[in-house]
Amino acid sequence: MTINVENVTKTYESGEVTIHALREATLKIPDHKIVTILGPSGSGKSTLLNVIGGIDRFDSGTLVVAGQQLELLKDHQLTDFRRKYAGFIFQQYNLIPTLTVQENVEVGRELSENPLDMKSMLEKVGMYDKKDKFPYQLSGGEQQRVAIARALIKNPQFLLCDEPTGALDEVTGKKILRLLKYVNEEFGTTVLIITHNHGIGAMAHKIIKMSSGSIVESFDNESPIDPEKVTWA
Ligand SMILES: Nc1ncnc2c1ncn2[C@@H]1O[C@H](COP(=O)(O)OP(=O)(O)OP(=O)(O)O)[C@@H](O)[C@H]1O
Repeated sequence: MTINVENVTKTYESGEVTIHALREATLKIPDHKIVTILGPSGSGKSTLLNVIGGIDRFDSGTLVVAGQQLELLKDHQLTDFRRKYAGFIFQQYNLIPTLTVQENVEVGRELSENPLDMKSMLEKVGMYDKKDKFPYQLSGGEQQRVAIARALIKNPQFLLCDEPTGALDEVTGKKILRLLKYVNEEFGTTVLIITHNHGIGAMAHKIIKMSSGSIVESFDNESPIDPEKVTWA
């Protein structure tokens, strides 16, 4: 089991108010799956992704990811865990504007002890021909491809994607979904996708629904469809 979340709770204190971002969230995600996380704004989706990826700490519960029990790790061990196992993709790409495509991907490569080959990674995401361009010279879809290459070049065990197609039109968004599916099949990477687009659930092996910090539904999809056939919402 790659990811085992048990009764994980996380609160934020905001002035006098306590916000329950995660309430005893419990979830098991097997290896090599594509998982979508759906739920209304504020339901705890990003918080869940951030605790799984070791970006955030949580208050109580148990979280085992890639054989590591995250609540037992010291800060530097959590940083090592994140560098070694997790790749992150965000809606807003987060590329460094003053670096070229290849240099942006190099940032990811330097984080790893066993990085994948730069040229073949750029080829796999279809960006080798544009390796010397800067982010402002690229379309949104191309920038997201670079962000995916940056996350993948360190060969992470799982890819955590927070609204990866949220800023993209349907045609470009589906190309990104196709790439995520390819990554899952080619490298065996577990791919978690937060989305507001319910149609994307149909391409996943597992669909999770969150509400008010809890996981309220979790079910397997026996016949995931091709990303091209996803109904775009
Ligand atoms: N750093 C923070 N400080 C205070 N409250 C926070 C912080 N981060 C998240 N929250 C709160 O925790 C709750 C869960 O937020 P989270 O971002 O996980 O939800 P989400 O489902 O990802 O929402 P969205 O779909 O809008 O991105 C929300 O009420 C949010 O306001």
